[in-house]
Amino acid sequence: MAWLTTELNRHIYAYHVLDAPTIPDAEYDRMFRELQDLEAAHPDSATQDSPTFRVGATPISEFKQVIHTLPMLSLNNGFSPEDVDSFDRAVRKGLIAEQTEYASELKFDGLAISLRYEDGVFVRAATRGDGATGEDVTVNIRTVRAIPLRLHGAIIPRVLEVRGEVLMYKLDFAKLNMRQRDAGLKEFANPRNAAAGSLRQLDSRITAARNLRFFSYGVGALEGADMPESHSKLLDWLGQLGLPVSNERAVVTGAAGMLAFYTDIGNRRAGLAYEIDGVVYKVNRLEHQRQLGFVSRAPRFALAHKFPAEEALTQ
Ligand SMILES: Cc1ccc2cc(C(N)=O)cc(O)c2n1
Repeated sequence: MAWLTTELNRHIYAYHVLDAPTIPDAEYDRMFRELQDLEAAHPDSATQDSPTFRVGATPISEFKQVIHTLPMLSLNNGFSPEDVDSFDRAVRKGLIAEQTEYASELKFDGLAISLRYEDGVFVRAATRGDGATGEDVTVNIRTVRAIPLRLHGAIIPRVLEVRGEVLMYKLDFAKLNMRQRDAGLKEFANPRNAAAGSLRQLDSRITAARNLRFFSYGVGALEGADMPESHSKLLDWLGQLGLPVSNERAVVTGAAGMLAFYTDIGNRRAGLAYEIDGVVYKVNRLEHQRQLGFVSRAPRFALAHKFPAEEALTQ
């Protein structure tokens, strides 16, 4: 049974995280049903990372509160090249450095979530909330196929909290609104609201039908493994553990490098499968991040460079 669970999780990972299916759907469905039958016959030998556990049987009655081990940070916003320039100058002043490297990545327009893994097993998910306290959405997050129920790789940390964004792809959003319209239900205003609404469902079978996605962008608590030396290496490591990490990221130098990244992403924004509302720059070396620290809840070492709000898309 355990081997069948591992085998199925491998196919789920290939399909949902690598976008590279390894077996035909019919074969996958047959294996899934076989595992369900085996678990029904031997319930005590089912394992916690079984893909059959992704959709909860009974709806929950309310969402419990979760106090984040480490607060979930917000970001300072920038809107112009001058804002990026002054960000770079403030960083170089704080580090007494000539030039510094920035990890640049997309700013997904979804909602921030913290995933907790203990000995590699997914145990809890919470919304950002006010940064200090969020809502327990474990049952609903378990239905997001791209989120592994068990991490894989050589070094599995004792505790790992992954921060990332839950989102709905533009195509899934359009299909959902068509279903809403056909059912005479209210349509969602944008993919972000649709993702948030899908996570607030008390019945996880509804969440499971919404095809939510997830991209990691950082970590909170980490025990039993060393933190990599830079943000870019941290994201590489999360990818090796089996967590979804976007490839649309780069390490650039100085304000010029950040602005070139912003312009490149801006040119390709309409063609992305999901909505973004900007890009995020982070001083890459974690030692430098520690030196710069935070002001209130926003780090001095990061900046969100926003795009102008997209004109209402013509129907
Ligand atoms: C520290 C921090 C806080 C919020 C974030 C949010 C996003 C995002 N919305 O994609 C990406 C990041 O790298 C973030 N980083």
